[in-house]
Amino acid sequence: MTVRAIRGATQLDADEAEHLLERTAELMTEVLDRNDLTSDDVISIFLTATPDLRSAFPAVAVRNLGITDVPMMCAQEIGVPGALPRVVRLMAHVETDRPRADIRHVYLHGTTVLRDDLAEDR
Ligand SMILES: O=C(O)C(=O)C[C@]1(C(=O)O)C=C[C@@H](O)C=C1
Repeated sequence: MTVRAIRGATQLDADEAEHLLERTAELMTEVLDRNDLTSDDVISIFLTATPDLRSAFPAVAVRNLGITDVPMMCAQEIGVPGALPRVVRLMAHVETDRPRADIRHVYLHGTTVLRDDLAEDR
């Protein structure tokens, strides 16, 4: 097994706690499913929210999925002028046998523009 990093991002329609938790849960689920992972394969998860998102901690959404024994950290993304608003980003470190080229990064709900070289969703 090798440790690999997987990136993901999603955008919200509005800053509401329920919506933030729903979009973050969707993102985490897609990251696991597309990479054939279970929560046992996850080492740690780093989550950020843009400065316009203050309604909830995205880590709560991950714990609500039953991923409770994984260290997480939430932080605020840099408020670069003109950057895409209302974005939750995720970086998970996982154990996997997949080569780096086969790791599937997940950019949902209008965030493919952030890394169109990595993103599959169009
Ligand atoms: O991948 C993203 O979500 C981006 O917005 C791109 C990028 C980058 O330049 O690599 C920029 C800012 C984020 O902190 C993470 C990565």
